[in-house]
Amino acid sequence: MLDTEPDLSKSLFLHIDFTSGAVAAVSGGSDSTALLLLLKHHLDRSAPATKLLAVTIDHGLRPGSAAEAQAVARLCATHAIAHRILTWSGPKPSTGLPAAAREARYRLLAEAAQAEGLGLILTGHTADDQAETVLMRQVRNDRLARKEGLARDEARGHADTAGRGLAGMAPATLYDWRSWILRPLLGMRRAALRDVLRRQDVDWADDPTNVDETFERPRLRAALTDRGGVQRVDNALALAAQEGSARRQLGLAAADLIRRFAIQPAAGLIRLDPGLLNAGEDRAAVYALRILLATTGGIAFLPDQARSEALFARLKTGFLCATLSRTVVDCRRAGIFLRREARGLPPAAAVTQGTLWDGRRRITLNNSSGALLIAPFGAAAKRPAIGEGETPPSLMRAALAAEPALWQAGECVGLPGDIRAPAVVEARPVVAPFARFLPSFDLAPARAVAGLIGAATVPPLPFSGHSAG
Ligand SMILES: Nc1ncnc2c1ncn2[C@@H]1O[C@H](COP(=O)(O)OP(=O)(O)OP(=O)(O)O)[C@@H](O)[C@H]1O
Repeated sequence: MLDTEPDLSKSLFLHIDFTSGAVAAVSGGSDSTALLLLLKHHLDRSAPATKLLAVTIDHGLRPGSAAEAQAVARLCATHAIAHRILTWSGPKPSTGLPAAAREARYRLLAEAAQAEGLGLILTGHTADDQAETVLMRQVRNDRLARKEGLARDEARGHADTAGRGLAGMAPATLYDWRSWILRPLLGMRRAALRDVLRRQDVDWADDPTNVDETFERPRLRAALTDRGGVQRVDNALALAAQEGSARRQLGLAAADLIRRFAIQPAAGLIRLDPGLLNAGEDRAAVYALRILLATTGGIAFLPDQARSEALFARLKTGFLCATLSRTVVDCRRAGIFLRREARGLPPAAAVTQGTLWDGRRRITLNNSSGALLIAPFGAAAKRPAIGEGETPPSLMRAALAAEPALWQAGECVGLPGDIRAPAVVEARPVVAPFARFLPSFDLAPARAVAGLIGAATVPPLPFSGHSAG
């Protein structure tokens, strides 16, 4: 058993609800090794019946990776912790390898959690990782500001577009709308974790790419070891905390606006009350608009901040019809309507379990689909849809035309969920920008949009005693 500071493991994990067990993501590096041993120590003392599974992903990218995974296996055996090694097989891209490896890693971790019925995934990201992330984003923002002659705040807005905000990593992120990834060590410095391991005579692996200064992160890490490094790290952590809290506040305000001003009068059609334009909360209204645009268009990223602001400003000046994020924004007397544009809809395809149709609908196959195809309702959308209030029928038809429909032998057999359609297929709406990764900062707007479009509800945060993001 790990003989550690009496309260360290308790303070790190006490607020987490481990009722449904946990996967610990352990690379064999110092941080995740410390995470594993501190967690085991905590669970042994407070909830020994908790199911804990350590998972190591062997990306197969370095000659030593298999041996490192075996070393984690041995450590786990010593501490009576269940362990599994999962291998990233299949072709590796020649560009964007780190991002692809990260994507594969989270997919494999989530599959392992799902297969074992474990509700949580814990990673060993530390305060150092957080500071490095924020500083790298700041450098990119500054570069962008110089290139485009923008003020720092404006550049920050641009960076937020790609989810690269200065809030850094969220303490909790919902993966695939089903597994919570928690980062309980975000407040801990790497040096302190290494001290814990050294005191226990526990060794760890040093990934050579972590010191390869041809990469940006190792270069920055090296720069932070000089005299001013401590202060820069502290400043970056303070900035992350401040930005994280600002982002949560913005999300709460956007969620409130969505509840007050948005309705869905027909499938695939959102109506915004023009009161949104004069609610006196432009920043939150633009954020709400960006989330709704990405959701309607089935895009994983929010549209550009500057273009969204320009669109919002134009909406204030009168009627218009514009397209952003694959979404047609139609401002009329009857309201502001959002719908998926007709261009670039997916071609007809066989219905397959679990696929994401057009980035907007999660397909569930309750039975064998026979010879069913899924394709946009398109020209078959002649019958007027039943909507709420005074929604122009032409808009409902246009929205319906971009909705998925089921086809058999060249005939449309209805929309999934429609009484005429075979009951074997469901096509549940998803909140596109958060469908893969939902940082806890954005929990409030994600919940509001899920309620609006009929997406599955967000699983509760696995923290005991409170539900704040
Ligand atoms: N190969 C892997 N297998 C399992 N989990 C991993 C793997 N690589 C990274 N992780 C998880 O993601 C976290 C952050 O990844 P990062 O690449 O910063 O870690 P690392 O430098 O490889 O190792 P460590 O964080 O343990 O020092 C790790 O702490 C760990 O929880």
